[in-house]
Amino acid sequence: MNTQNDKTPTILRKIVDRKWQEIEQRQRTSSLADLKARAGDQPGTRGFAKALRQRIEASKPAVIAEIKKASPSKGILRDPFEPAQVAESYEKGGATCLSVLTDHDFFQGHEDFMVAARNACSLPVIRKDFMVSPYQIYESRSIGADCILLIAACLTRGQMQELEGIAYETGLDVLVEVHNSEELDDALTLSTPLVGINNRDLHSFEVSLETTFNLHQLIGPERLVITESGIMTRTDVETMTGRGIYGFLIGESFMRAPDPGAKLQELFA
Ligand SMILES: O=P(O)(O)OC[C@@H](O)[C@@H](O)c1c[nH]c2ccccc12
Repeated sequence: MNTQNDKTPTILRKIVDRKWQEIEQRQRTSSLADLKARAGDQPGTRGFAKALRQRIEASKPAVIAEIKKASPSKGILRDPFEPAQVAESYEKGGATCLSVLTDHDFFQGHEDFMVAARNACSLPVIRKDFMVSPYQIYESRSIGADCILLIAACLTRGQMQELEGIAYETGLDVLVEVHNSEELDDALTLSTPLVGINNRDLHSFEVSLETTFNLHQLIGPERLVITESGIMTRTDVETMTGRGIYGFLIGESFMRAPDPGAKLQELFA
């Protein structure tokens, strides 16, 4: 099976092709059966969606603070890079959840970064990676993730439904990410309450906060909207909350700050 389809943007195509190779390699060391067993042995999750819901429904900003060493569009964001220290700093600064990039080749992430960050705090954590196969869902649960990301731009509606089903079976929450109204149509066929609107265009890497304003209007009150990417200033935050958007996923502006948690406090004070 291959996830490629006409709507897959170029950089995503490269990443997704690489993911399938990675999964094939990993299967030689850990079989699907192994991962399922390990996933089943994990204690309960920390409740990613629940933590966000408590704040968003009270009209309080809920920040998913991201731990990301580098990105394909910006290069290295933080050096030295200490995931555990950053996690502690985020928790002190009032983050609701963490997001940790685990993709090796394009974001210089690692599974170990997620494990280290999660062990250093008590916050729920999303494994930020490009999910294309059930294998990765079991793997995520087996390494202790609380939530996984499904990116509508690289999955068909059917694939998203299948992966969401497996995530739920294993106890994981799901954040579905969209960038336009077609993707949103697909995303809204899922049961998850967590809908992320990515302000970054995955073709051009251009960021426009208008993406959130436009798509937000098409989403019912039963969902929890998270605005993702390009939130840099207090004005950005206030513009969002002024429009009733209380869920945030922020990486770069925190990662470039000497003290990421202090930067979070500054943006949300
Ligand atoms: O660093 P920023 O601009 O604050 O963005 C964070 C997050 O939204 C971004 O890293 C992201 C959103 N969706 C993704 C999918 C894969 C990798 C990364 C992402």
